[in-house]
Amino acid sequence: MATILILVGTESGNAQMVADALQPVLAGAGHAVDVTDKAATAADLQAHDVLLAVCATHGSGDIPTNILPLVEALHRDKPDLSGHRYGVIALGDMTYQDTFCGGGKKVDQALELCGAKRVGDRLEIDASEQPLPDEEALSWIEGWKTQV
Ligand SMILES: Cc1cc2nc3c(=O)[nH]c(=O)nc-3n(C[C@H](O)[C@H](O)[C@H](O)COP(=O)(O)O)c2cc1C
Repeated sequence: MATILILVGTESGNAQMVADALQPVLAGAGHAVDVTDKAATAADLQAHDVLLAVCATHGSGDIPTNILPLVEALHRDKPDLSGHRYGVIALGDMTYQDTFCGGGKKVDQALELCGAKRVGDRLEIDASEQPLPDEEALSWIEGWKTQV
């Protein structure tokens, strides 16, 4: 059993909806799961074994403002997360082309910078093709949850 912190980066609620759908699935697999859309601190991250970032993209490939302080702190302070595993679900829209899923990609890079090890491939959900991001995430989590 792992202690999992789901980090939500959202402006308009889709990423929160995905996180809320995944929480009971991971809990049902025996993990202790917290979900936060607040600016988590390095101490919050250290208190969990596994991190799952569920992050939208806004502006032009930008990180949602609610999770920006965490990502800035990871770059600035580089807390040692080498004992941590993580996954990333990036929400975006292919009509933005060059900046597709930029927010989730940036969170992925920041966690890797701190030494955390990603489990599985990043899931990138395209809102122009997939109006129900929670359904795609629920399918992806079936494989991910067996690896953490
Ligand atoms: C103003 C605005 C800018 C956006 N910019 C991007 C972008 O640069 N790249 C991208 O892949 N998606 C972009 N998106 C799409 C969102 O990431 C996508 O709709 C996502 O599902 C929103 O999630 P949220 O409701 O959790 O904020 C943008 C959406 C809006 C409304």
